[in-house]
Amino acid sequence: MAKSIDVSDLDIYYGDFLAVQGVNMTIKARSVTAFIGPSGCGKSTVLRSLNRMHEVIPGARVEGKIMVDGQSLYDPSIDPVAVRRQIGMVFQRPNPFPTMSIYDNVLAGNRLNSKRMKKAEQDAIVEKSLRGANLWNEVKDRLNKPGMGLSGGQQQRLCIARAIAVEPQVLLMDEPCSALDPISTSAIEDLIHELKSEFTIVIVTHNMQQAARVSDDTGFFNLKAAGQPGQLVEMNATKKMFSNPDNEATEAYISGRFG
Ligand SMILES: Nc1ncnc2c1ncn2[C@@H]1O[C@H](COP(=O)(O)OP(=O)(O)OP(=O)(O)O)[C@@H](O)[C@H]1O
Repeated sequence: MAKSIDVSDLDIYYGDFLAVQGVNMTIKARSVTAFIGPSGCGKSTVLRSLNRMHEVIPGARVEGKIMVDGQSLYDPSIDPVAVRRQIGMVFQRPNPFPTMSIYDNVLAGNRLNSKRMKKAEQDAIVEKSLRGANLWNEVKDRLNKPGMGLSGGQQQRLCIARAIAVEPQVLLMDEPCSALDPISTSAIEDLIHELKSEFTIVIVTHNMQQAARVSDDTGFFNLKAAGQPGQLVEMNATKKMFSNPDNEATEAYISGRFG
């Protein structure tokens, strides 16, 4: 079930370094939220804090609150591994498991998670996930071939299939198209559009046209000043952000005057 995320007064540190300060935002369920902003302003850092990936870096920590459908993500009773299962992540470079077949790549997360599954159940998950990732027709006759034998765009869709196979509540995407050609990018953008009927999606992108095309809401991050932490400058409906933003810095960034 797709979930909403409420972030309040979020500060994110790498050791003593305060990378991002004072983020407040709401990410709506069953919608696409894009994070944009110049390099180094903390988009990926905020994204990783949303499924507790940030804390795998030694010394990294967060302060503030992240609530996922009313449940505190950083509550001491919450198991971070369980969080990463429910809030999936797709990375910049497609990263299928190199020695595994297409079939086994899709099931990798399910196998880590759970009990033994019957073959028919596994087949059903593989087909549903590959269909969900718009890859089924291209690979259905070679499911036992290595995932690495696919094109870059197909590999990224395979990674999306792997992420959705465990039926996460939220899908985080960190520049998922930056290593892809325009045709594969367009396939992933179509897919994002379809997936939002089931999942809450957050995407970091450097491509403003992409943010405008795929997202319902956009958050613009920027550094407070050189050497200062990143902050969320403005978050609004994407249409408004790209036509009539509230903040001057958003306007300047979107119109290409900096960044
Ligand atoms: N593992 C890390 N250890 C220490 N500092 C880090 C680490 N990762 C990121 N940072 C710092 O945190 C700040 C925010 O980085 P982050 O990667 O989140 O920015 P970004 O907006 O996603 O940038 P880009 O668009 O270039 O990917 C930067 O100052 C960066 O140097």
